[in-house]
Amino acid sequence: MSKELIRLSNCTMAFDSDVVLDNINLYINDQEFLTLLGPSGCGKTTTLRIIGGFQTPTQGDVFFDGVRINDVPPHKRAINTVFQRYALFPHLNVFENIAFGLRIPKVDPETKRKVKLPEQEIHDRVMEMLHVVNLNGFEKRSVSSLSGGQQQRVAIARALVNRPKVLLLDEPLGALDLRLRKDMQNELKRIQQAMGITFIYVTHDQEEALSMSDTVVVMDAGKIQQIGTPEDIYNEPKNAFVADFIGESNIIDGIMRADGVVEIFNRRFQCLDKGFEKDEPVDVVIRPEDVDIVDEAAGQLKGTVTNVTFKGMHYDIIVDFYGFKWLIQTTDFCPEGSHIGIKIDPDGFHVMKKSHYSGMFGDYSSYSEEYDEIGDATYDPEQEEDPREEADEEE
Ligand SMILES: Nc1ncnc2c1ncn2[C@@H]1O[C@H](COP(=O)(O)OP(=O)(O)OP(=O)(O)O)[C@@H](O)[C@H]1O
Repeated sequence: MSKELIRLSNCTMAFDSDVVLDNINLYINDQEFLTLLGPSGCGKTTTLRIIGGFQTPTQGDVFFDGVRINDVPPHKRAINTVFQRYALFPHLNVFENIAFGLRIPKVDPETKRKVKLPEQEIHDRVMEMLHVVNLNGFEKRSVSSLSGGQQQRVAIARALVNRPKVLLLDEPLGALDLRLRKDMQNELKRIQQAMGITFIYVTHDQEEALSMSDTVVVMDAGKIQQIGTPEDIYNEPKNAFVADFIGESNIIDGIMRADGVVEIFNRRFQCLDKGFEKDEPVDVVIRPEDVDIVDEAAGQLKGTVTNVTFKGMHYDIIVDFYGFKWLIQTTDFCPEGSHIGIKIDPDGFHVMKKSHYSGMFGDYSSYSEEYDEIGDATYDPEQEEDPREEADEEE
């Protein structure tokens, strides 16, 4: 069974009257790779800074291994941080950059005297770290002669060399080009597994979060919107915000007519969702890859292709249905102006409580304005369970 290492309990962070983290509840297991994902300003870095001890929450508690650590300063927590700007010392070579923290004398808890690590141990630990980050043979190199990816590896080695239990990584790959970023994503995952320590990673890049993490925490406006495995977050988004932020989505106003029957564009479709009120207004999320293009006559819905973009493996096409523009991904070429039909299997519909979320890039829900007047079933993420709790209970 996975063991809880860090817990944020009802944590709020306010700067004057500005609440930037609103009653966050989150736990992180030992050896977990957990990613905080969300748009700029949603509170990811603030959450990380609270865990690292650089900020104290205005309300709430932080626990490490069951012990409250609100008042424990950063250097006394078994937690290190890697920042986007590597902050390496330009006048020191690779070896000395990594060895830097090990050369600082530490207070022996028994004798209360400051002691230095023996030179041989410093050497062995730095060489071990160089091996872990795949920089064997680089020890004498000046850090300014290294590529961005190599410098980031040195920063990671430096943060790991004093064997923290947790590494906090704040957009550590943000300064790297796309190719290097991908390589480093694989490297980070490998290093995390090799070292067997907890990584708490901050990014606004959903692809990065999905490809690296055991658990993804999606945040928006100082609140946690969903916690889950990458597969859960992608396949079962809890609300329109998560669906829109993770991958690409068509978000449509709908009405749940009965268990397994949802209505969009005044037509009823079979879906797998249940547990809604009869005639409840809902957000219906349909992923672009879940739509099949068929002859116009055979389609459940009929529309006109207004834009086609070649994407290598597939085409992105924009289809106009009754004034509502859908993104569809298909390997079939459909020329602009062609009239097509579409089919969606029941598992292609993701029905969720209405959140009145209007999309990151515009208003997705313009079709049926009258639905907004029926009730106000605003999604409340705090009522959601953390799915890892249920998994732990089952074990
Ligand atoms: N010291 C501070 N004083 C006042 N406001 C702050 C302070 N630190 C952060 N904030 C505000 O808190 C909010 C959350 O900031 P935070 O850095 O946590 O967001 P983020 O999700 O990490 O964003 P980004 O991806 O852009 O780094 C922002 O609106 C920010 O302006």
